[in-house]
Amino acid sequence: MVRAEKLTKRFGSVLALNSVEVEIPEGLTVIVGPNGGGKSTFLKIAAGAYRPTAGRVEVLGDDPWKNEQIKRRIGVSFDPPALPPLRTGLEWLEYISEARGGDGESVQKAAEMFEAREFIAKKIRDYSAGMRKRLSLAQAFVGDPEVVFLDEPLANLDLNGMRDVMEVIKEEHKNGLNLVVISHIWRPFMEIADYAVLIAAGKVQAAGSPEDVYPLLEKAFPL
Ligand SMILES: Nc1ncnc2c1ncn2[C@@H]1O[C@H](COP(=O)(O)OP(=O)(O)OP(=O)(O)O)[C@@H](O)[C@H]1O
Repeated sequence: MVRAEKLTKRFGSVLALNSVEVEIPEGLTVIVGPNGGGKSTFLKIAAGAYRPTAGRVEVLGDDPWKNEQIKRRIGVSFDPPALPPLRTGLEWLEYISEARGGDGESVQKAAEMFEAREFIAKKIRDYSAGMRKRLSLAQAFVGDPEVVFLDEPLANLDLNGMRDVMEVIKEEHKNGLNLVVISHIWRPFMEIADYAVLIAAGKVQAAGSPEDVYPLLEKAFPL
């Protein structure tokens, strides 16, 4: 579903990804690893938002940077959320939906999934951090994408919010949606994931079934 070959990304002198090789299957994948290891950079390249310095990534069979049709089939929520402050949440979701060929119904459905309907009429600059996270999550699901990338979907949410977002992710996974999730809160995702990837120092350090990767994480992140 996502395949990276010798995927490399430099930011000036920083080598964020160093010849990454990985093949992520269909289903739910959790990506974990220490701060600054390259997880978000990997996700941004896979979502077609960043261009690789070298190597390539394929999502659903083609390069998302070069193929707009592929990019339209990908939903993404960045962390921190990348949202236009002077627009309302509704305007933003409608804009994303239009780009993906979705309709008004899909906007309302996505807003409802993350309990964003009560505030989407307000300008984004007036949102709390949790509201921004909910809108950013709704953005990823608008317009029926075939694969959804979520960077830290539980960040800035209260305990009820975290539980609700976990329920949505479980439900969408059960319905057959492909999801790739980055999370420092990795334990609950390891219980439901089909595949796990550990990225550190710009490399994939381990990839495989959650059972195989779990012991490595227990050692690296004992909390
Ligand atoms: N736009 C950018 N410009 C310059 N350097 C960047 C940029 N984005 C990321 N980096 C650098 O690339 C490296 C990898 O960062 P990245 O955000 O991918 O890590 P991460 O694993 O997602 O970390 P975290 O868990 O802290 O979110 C870091 O050294 C970071 O400073």
